[in-house]
Amino acid sequence: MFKKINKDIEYIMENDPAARSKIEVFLLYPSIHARISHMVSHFLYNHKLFFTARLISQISRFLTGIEIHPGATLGDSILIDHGMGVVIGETAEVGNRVTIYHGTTLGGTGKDKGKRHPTIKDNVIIGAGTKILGPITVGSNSKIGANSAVLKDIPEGATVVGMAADIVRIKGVKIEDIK
Ligand SMILES: CC(=O)SCCNC(=O)CCNC(=O)[C@H](O)C(C)(C)COP(=O)(O)OP(=O)(O)OC[C@H]1O[C@@H](n2cnc3c(N)ncnc32)[C@H](O)[C@@H]1OP(=O)(O)O
Ligand SMILES: N[C@@H](CO)C(=O)O
Repeated sequence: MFKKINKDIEYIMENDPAARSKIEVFLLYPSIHARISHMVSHFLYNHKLFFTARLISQISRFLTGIEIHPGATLGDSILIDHGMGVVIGETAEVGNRVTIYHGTTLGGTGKDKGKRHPTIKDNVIIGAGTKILGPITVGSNSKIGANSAVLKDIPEGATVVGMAADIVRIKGVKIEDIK
């Protein structure tokens, strides 16, 4: 656990211009506190202690504003910057060297069972307010612009922006079939 936290601190020092010292990051960054809680809750989840795992995750959410389901899998060198409003679902998988800004959801669409949350590969930046929904994959070295909504696989090295709210169905009928 200490090695993992140290990797996070080093990644944060490299990637957050606001970070002034390792001790500041350790004591004051909700990213670190949420990660420590998640490591404990994930361990309990893997040992089928689901209620206690969830309890720790909820206390951590209260303290940091970051909700990481105990079942989610997170790699090394993670920065959840500012933290508030981040929600990471049970079957989400996050790789290494990933920056997640506040207001991000790695969520389900409500339509899938089993694996229902996204997989984020390595070296990805996810902008503030982004919603990535469904069991999709965001390829490595991708950047997701702030306030984007992502519902399909993103290839490696892509920049993705936008949250166009189009009407696609009315009463279940496709718009092109109505015209
Ligand atoms: C207190 C704080 O600072 S909290 C921190 C909040 N910051 C964030 O959430 C950072 C998120 N980062 C972004 O949104 C960045 O703009 C990135 C990661 C998308 C930039 O990625 P890059 O690959 O460098 O893209 P680039 O800057 O070249 O922009 C590509 C195009 O997308 C547009 N674009 C960039 N970001 C966005 C966005 N969030 N929404 C809509 N369009 C966008 C650009 O204007 C540009 O348009 P153009 O092709 O017409 O010129
Ligand atoms: N922490 C980042 C975003 O707020 C910075 O200072 O740029």
